[in-house]
Amino acid sequence: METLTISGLSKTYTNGVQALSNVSLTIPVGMFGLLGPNGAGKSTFMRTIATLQEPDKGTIILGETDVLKNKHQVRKKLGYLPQEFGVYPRVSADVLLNHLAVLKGITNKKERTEIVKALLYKTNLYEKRKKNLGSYSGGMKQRFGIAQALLLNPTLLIVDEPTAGLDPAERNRFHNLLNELSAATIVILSTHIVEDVKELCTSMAIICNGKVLLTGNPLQAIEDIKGKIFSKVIKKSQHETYNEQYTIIADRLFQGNTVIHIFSDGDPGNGFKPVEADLSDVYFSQIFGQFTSVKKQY
Ligand SMILES: Nc1ncnc2c1ncn2[C@@H]1O[C@H](COP(=O)(O)OP(=O)(O)OP(=O)(O)O)[C@@H](O)[C@H]1O
Repeated sequence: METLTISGLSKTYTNGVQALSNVSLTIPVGMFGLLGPNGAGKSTFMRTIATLQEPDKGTIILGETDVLKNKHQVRKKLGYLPQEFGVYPRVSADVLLNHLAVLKGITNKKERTEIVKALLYKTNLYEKRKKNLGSYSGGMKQRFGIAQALLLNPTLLIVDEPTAGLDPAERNRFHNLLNELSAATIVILSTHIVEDVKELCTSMAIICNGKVLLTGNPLQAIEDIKGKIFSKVIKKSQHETYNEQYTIIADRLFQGNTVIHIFSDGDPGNGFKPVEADLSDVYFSQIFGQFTSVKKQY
């Protein structure tokens, strides 16, 4: 099975923003989660792999193929669902998928009819195939987006924040579909939902300011910070004082008070209690480690 190998990928936009800085990752078949805050460089990374924009430096190898030197060849094995996937509202799923199939070079009518039918079944849209896309729910539109991304039976599928705005049932349905596909496909999933990566992905990367901060198996990453996350309930008014003293990696309101999480190699005392670490603790300890130029005293 093919592996995607990215080495030294860098991109600076003309406005001076460095969106990718020497990114190197090895991505095997299965679900790969890409986590990072707004502006981290996730979309730039995904568009570059999808051959839609050029990096300044670096290589992308899919199996044996140099992606940047063989874009046309790679596009035949690639499916991409961008963050904003627009559909023509007055056209049915059946008609638009057929049309997109022609654009992707599936010109034999019999073959095309079969592929389109199979994909509408796979994405659970067959019953509604004659309905205009304008009448589809957000989740149905996203499943249609996946159907078009699968037209060429890709070995590499790239999906950029696909579940934003979906209700829990649709999100589940969408995840099941991705999970099924990932048995034989490299699926790169960019998301803000840390839990999704823990539940779905066998490998992941956290990126921030265009740099890879951490890569590996999500459960292993949690294991690595086991025993190092401590929690305390404080008053809202105390937040600033604690923030000066500790690196707060997460806070949330609980019945009017604030629960803070901090990262510490040893017991910090001062009423902090050890808590079971989660992937969000991994994520925020990486992100905040990045943002604070000088590590605060734990
Ligand atoms: N075409 C462009 N021209 C100039 N700057 C850009 C362009 N596209 C993105 N950027 C900048 O590059 C950085 C990375 O953007 P990118 O969209 O790749 O991040 P992201 O992680 O996908 O963010 P989000 O989660 O908000 O979608 C940001 O600072 C963004 O403003």
